Amino acid sequence: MAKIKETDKIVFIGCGAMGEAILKGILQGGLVRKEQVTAAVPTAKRQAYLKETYGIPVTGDNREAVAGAHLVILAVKPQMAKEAVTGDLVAALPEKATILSIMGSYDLAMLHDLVPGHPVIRTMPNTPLSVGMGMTALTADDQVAPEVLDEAEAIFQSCGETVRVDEKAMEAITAISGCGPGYFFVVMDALADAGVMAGLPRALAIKLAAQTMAGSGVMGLKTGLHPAQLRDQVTSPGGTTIAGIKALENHGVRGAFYDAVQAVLDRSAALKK
Ligand SMILES: NC(=O)c1ccc[n+]([C@@H]2O[C@H](COP(=O)([O-])OP(=O)(O)OC[C@H]3O[C@@H](n4cnc5c(N)ncnc54)[C@H](O)[C@@H]3O)[C@@H](O)[C@H]2O)c1
Ligand code: PRO
Repeated sequence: MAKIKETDKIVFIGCGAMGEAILKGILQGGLVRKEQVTAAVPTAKRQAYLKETYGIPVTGDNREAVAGAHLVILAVKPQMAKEAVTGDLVAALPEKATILSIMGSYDLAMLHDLVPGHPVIRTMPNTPLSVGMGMTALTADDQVAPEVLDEAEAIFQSCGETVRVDEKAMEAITAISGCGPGYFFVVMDALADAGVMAGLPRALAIKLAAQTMAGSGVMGLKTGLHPAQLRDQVTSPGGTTIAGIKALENHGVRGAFYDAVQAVLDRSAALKK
């Protein structure tokens, strides 16, 4: 894993759910010292929380935050980007600062328009970052120095897995791993509800569903087997699992995922207009 120099300063513009998960990962992973990180958030309550919890410098002034920055992480909602990254902020950026965005549906060309003249990295992380099990895709323009891209990847490796991709894959990646936790929590909730219907206490039903999802995911990763082979291992001929799978297929579970991914692609395209 690449190291981040002790003299390098990392700045978060916005530090909500995702920003905090990344912040926690890099501090707990020992990638940076807390003095090297600054977060800029607008509300006094959030500023106090971040300062107390992580001991990092925090400010409500985005321009002040970026002074001396090596890497600026844009972790605001895409709809807030223009409000957070004003012309004044761009003018205050150190000449060599690299911009790293985690904003969904915000491509490299849009980032260049937002922060002209700076190298930009676009990423798509996901919420399991907050428990060290994230999946993050990264893409960068050719102005980004290779060692800075290595550092950016190390940031996300501190809280999960990473993959470097061509930008054209980013919307599909958003639809699979970016939004995927949302789909899986719907599935987890539905399976737990079905358990309650079958007479299980709610807490037990949720635990069974969650651990089964986590275990199945780890099995897929560790064995490297195709999901259909893993499904076959659970599915005794004439047994119970195949009866359950038939019911799911009758309800079009596969088609539902195709539609979900297409809906995200459509929504991403609409948000860019
Ligand atoms: N939540 C996800 O599943 C997920 C996954 C991948 C990428 N993303 C992207 O991550 C980004 C952040 O999402 P989140 O879920 O952490 O949102 P969030 O609302 O939890 O955090 C946004 C943060 O930005 C701050 N903020 C708002 N206006 C600001 C301004 N003008 N200047 C500075 N800070 C400002 C807010 O106070 C908050 O701390 C979004 O762009 C989203 O597309 C989210
Ligand atoms: N969550 C963000 C959204 O819903 C981006 C990917 C995952 O817009």
